[in-house]
Amino acid sequence: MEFKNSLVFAQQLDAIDPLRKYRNEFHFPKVKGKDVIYFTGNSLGLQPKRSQKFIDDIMKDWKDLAVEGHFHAEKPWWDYHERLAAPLAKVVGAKTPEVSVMNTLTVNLHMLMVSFYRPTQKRFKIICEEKAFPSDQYMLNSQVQFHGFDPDTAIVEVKKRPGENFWQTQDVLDKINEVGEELALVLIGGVNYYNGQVFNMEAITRAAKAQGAFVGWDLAHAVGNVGLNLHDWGVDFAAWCSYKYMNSGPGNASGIFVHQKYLNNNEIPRFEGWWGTRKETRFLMKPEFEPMENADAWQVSNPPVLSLAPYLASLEMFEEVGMETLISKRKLIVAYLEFILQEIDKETEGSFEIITPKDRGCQLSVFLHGQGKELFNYLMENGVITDWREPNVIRLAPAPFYCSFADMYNFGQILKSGILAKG
Ligand SMILES: Cc1ncc(COP(=O)(O)O)c(C=O)c1O
Ligand SMILES: Nc1c(O)cccc1C(=O)C[C@H](N)C(=O)O
Repeated sequence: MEFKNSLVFAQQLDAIDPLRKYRNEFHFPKVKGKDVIYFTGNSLGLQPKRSQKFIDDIMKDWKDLAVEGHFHAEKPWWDYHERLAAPLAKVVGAKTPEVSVMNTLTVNLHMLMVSFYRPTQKRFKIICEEKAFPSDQYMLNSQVQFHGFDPDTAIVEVKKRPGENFWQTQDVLDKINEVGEELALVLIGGVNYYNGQVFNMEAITRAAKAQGAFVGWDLAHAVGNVGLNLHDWGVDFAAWCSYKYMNSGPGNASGIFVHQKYLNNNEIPRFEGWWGTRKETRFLMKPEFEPMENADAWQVSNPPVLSLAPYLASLEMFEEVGMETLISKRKLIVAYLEFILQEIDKETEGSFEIITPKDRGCQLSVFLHGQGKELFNYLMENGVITDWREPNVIRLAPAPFYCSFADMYNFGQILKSGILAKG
């Protein structure tokens, strides 16, 4: 499609957008009385209006039923989490038993490391991307140290090439083959938080499996954003948060994926708790642990239903719409944003550079030349919510559920006036 730099053209794209009615399903913050242009769905998705009712239902059941709500609420709390597995499995390309929801992301990565990082003197190395999200780095370092290894030798980072802003798939594959029999685990963010790059999860998984290693993916920035096919790719495990593109609310619960081959498998160790034991016998309060036959075996505590409620509300919307429609719009709106940025860059004589490669999801990261935090502040004051990452990057993620093409055009106008005003 040939894009045009005009509001009328953007409005025409909105008029034929199959997701246009969903914009009104979300609460937008306001600046100067107007809905903001929201680019930070990659950090915290907007609140779906329908999530309130899901929370209110639980508050009401708690008020009216108290402890009886565990088994007699309309949506009983004791197995509330099970309602999330089937819709989530579609989002991540899994079989329903492979998915569960519990805890939070970094906690779940630690829990899954218990199962999938079991280093020996010979096979103890972990491959990750350089400058992974800091929480992932802390998690990996502390796991390696916990097992008595030195992070400097056990953690092997794949670097970007000098002068490049992204990782080459070939470099990841070469590193996997180079580490070879010492490789215990590959754990990478499927979509990088900083530059928005989508890793070739299928090829990397295949290469790591060929070396006899486990493969896990941190899907914080991937879930609800890009197409995933975790089961067919043969991924061993994955975890994600739900507060970004999944719009479930701040700090909310995390999802996990454990490949079918590890379900009902006594060789895989876990840290266990009572919500992982079979529900049929759980309340007999027996000392023996009998694992659930699905990924719920990794559940530890009874689920925080007040957190799961808005996640379930959001998943209802993913069910209605489907990933295919979201991905089609995402590709178009990100391409339009890129076009708008390129136009402004020409008009302002090279004020910035997009550092996100073509293998991308919803996010474009823009490196500002000579402009700094003042431009970011100008955007915020004028109703454009982006985020700032050191040293000089703003990240723009037009979430397809609620961002419009007119937003992209209007953002371009504000950006241009900001650059010229600070010029
Ligand atoms: C790639 C990645 N990993 C881990 C985290 C940390 O998640 P949490 O604070 O939910 O554990 C985030 C987001 O904050 C992230 O983007
Ligand atoms: N969860 C966050 C928070 O409570 C405060 C600030 C930022 C966050 C984030 O989620 C950051 C996000 N993972 C990122 O990619 O930057």
